[in-house]
Amino acid sequence: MGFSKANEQRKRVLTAIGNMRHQLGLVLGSARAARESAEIELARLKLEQQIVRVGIDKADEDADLAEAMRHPLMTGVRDQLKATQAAFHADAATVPARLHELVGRLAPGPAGRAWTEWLGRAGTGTLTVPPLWRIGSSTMDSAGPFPVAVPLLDESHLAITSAPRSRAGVEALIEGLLLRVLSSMEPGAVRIHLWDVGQLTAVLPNLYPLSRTSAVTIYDPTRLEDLLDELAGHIRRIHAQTMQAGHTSLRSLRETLGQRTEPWRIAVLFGNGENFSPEAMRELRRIAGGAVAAGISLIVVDLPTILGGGVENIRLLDETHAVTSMTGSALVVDLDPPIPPTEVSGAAARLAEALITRQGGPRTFDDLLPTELGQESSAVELRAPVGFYEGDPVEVVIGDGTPHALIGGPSGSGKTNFLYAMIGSLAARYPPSELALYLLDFKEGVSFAGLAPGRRDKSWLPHARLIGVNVNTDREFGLALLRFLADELRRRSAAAKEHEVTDLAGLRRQDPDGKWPRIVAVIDEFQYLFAGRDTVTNTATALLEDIARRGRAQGIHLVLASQDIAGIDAFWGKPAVFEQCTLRIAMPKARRVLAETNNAAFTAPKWHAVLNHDSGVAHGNQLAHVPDASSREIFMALQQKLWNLYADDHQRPRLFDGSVSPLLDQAAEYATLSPEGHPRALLGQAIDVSDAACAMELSPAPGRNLAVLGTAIAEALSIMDAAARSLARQYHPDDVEFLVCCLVDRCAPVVDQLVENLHADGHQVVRLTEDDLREKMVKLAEEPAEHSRILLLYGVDGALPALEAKQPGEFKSGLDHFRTVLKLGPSRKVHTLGWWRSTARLKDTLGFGGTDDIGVWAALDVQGSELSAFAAGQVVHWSPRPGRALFFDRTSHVVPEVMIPFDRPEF
Ligand SMILES: Nc1ncnc2c1ncn2[C@@H]1O[C@H](COP(=O)(O)OP(=O)(O)OP(=O)(O)O)[C@@H](O)[C@H]1O
Repeated sequence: MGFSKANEQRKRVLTAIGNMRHQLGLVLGSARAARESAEIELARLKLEQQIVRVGIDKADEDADLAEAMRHPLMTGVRDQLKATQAAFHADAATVPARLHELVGRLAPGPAGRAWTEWLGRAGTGTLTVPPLWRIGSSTMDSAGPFPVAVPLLDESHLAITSAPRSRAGVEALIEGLLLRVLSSMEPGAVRIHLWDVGQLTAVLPNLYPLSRTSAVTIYDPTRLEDLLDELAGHIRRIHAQTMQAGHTSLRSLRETLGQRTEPWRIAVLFGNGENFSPEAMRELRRIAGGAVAAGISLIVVDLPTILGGGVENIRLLDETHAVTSMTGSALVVDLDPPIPPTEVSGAAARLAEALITRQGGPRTFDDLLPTELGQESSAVELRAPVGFYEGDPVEVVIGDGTPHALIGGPSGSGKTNFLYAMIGSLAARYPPSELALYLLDFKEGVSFAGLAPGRRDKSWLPHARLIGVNVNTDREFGLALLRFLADELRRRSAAAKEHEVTDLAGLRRQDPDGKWPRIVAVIDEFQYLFAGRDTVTNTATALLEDIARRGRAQGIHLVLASQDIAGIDAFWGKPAVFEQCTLRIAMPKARRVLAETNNAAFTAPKWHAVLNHDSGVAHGNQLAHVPDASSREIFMALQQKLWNLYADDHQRPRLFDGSVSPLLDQAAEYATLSPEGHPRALLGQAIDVSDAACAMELSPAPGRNLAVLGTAIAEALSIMDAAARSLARQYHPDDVEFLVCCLVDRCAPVVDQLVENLHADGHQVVRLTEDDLREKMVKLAEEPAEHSRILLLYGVDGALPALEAKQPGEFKSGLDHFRTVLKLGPSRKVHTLGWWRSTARLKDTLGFGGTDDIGVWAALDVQGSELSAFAAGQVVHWSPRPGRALFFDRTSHVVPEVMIPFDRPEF
């Protein structure tokens, strides 16, 4: 049923109910109508009232009245009243028929018909509930009996007051109503909560078979607050959810979505004629006020206080008779006869079975997926089921209210599996143009690697833009991701400003052709980002705070996962990040992810997760069983489908694997090098979101020389080799001369190989020995610059003793000439790329002239403290590690960056 149609029908119901009340009131002798027609004359009016009070036909018997009626001014009063009464009666005669029609229509099937017609069958209703539910019948004067029905779900609460010895009648009335509801709506659509202040054993014992299922929950009589807390929690959560989607009630959200996101709930509270404690009463009134809009109806028995939020009253006169607010106080309602207890419990057992069958066994990953892939828009938010609770899907929402998520759980509790379930469910709903994923795992292992093209399976997840694995030692990669996100944030803010909007939804409206997917960055074991007291930690903190605070509006979302939040000291100094993670997901036994007093994670069973969209406060808890999503075949089946659907239009994700050094030949930039512009020597792979190389430009400016520093041979050779080979690609053979000198015997074969390669490419290569060096330096310092010359000096510190020695009679030593080459060479197209095995030897080489002539360096196993002299005196943080170098180019860096020397498989 469409929204407007439902609305219209509701209006009709209310009008009909109003009419019914009005007519009944008049017919039964209320003076209201009479008063209206007799306003002119107070006396006439008063007389009318008196007549009405006594009864028109009995007025004569009252001497005073008879006297008054004979008064000349009062002539016609009684006749007029009689005429009005006749008209009302004529009209009233049609009321029963109209009510039959009304109730037949608005309380269809089990909602209104006799139990013999439906008892024991599970309902089929899904999205809309009948507006009225029959409780009995009544009669008016001469007119025949008519059905009496009350509104309940989505409409109203019920307050029932018992009469002495009418408890059985009350129970039968409620049982009847509940069975009508359960038999109208499909299994699982309605949850019933039962509480009885005095009943220590069973409340509504005939419904007992249902209490083994989620349909009926019975609460401890001494623990009213448990029920009230739970109801308040549901209301808050549902309220937030509906408001978020721009609705004021669960009903309208349901009708717009065409989907039930929450069950209806009925809470039955049996009191004893006294109020509960003042706190409980306050809470109950609050609940009553917000419950109906959250699909929750209260049925309270024998509670003196009047609740708000729309209540119908039923007051029992004895076990089988009642008066109701629907029919007015003067009409007695004959309650429908109780359904025999054995029939009730039999039906309850059958309904329980139907529910269990429907909830079925555990749901699978496939049950999380929509029937059609990629149909959703992320303009407003991201929403996807990640698990099931008693057969119903439980969703994760990433959007305005919950822009970022924090996931915690000890090792093996299923965090990675949860991430797969979430990624899969999202990717199945949103096309890559709506959702871009950046996935980073600091753990050792390959958790996300399967989402990138692999050797066994060439498919990849088209939504993934970046997959980082084995980055546990490369915290800089985490930093690079955060920088990228912060840049994207700025780009989006600027675009939003330009279009005069404030958020992603607005930007997408104003710029429908722009590419503005929501970005979800998943960082598993994110605490590695904060693993040291260093600049990485400080920078990561600042960036994370910025993204956490401003990402919401620009559709950039963080999903931070960690084994143990308690262990992340650094996190507690960052309340901004923590507070912005309003979506909390706690795996079983997770600590600190939820609010301090919220212990739901401790009791969560295996393969479950507690989802909480309220910053971990208990009322937001939603338990979900998460299906296996991480077994390879399971996720791959989805990935294959998505790949077939989207791969043609989307680039493969960049895979950064910290355990694998890339090859120069496979570096994107190497392939595109050509002899144009200033040559750039590629030195290694940048630790960056994009596939970029660290490079130095050989411009004719002072300082354009490279020093590789340290004793790590493999890395040093790699950097020298990459520099030479990449430069070779950028010169025509006649334009350059390579001058190669190797002073480390162990390296000779590698250098030979390089020389051979350069030759093979047609380049001029001159091999120099230690003895040649001095003479060559003299020439280089003096000769005119006809073509470029690249000096490749391996272990150049080894040549220092020889260079330092002055030839007899000569004014300058070889070292002096070398210094001149370093100083003046670059402007004369002579660039030195040298490997020094210690910083001290490099300083000796440069002498007192300062370090300016080495504008670029790559440090290997050298302590940071030794490097500050080469980085304009700044404090350099560097803990040397195998396979990594610290790269600094004075012209382009503020601080040095970590670089991955290319792999050279032959070593
Ligand atoms: N819902 C589930 N159903 C079935 N198996 C699961 C489920 N969740 C996890 N598993 C299995 O349990 C194992 C551990 O799960 P997972 O790797 O997700 O845990 P984790 O919390 O990420 O642990 P760690 O932090 O050590 O990686 C895996 O073999 C996974 O396949």
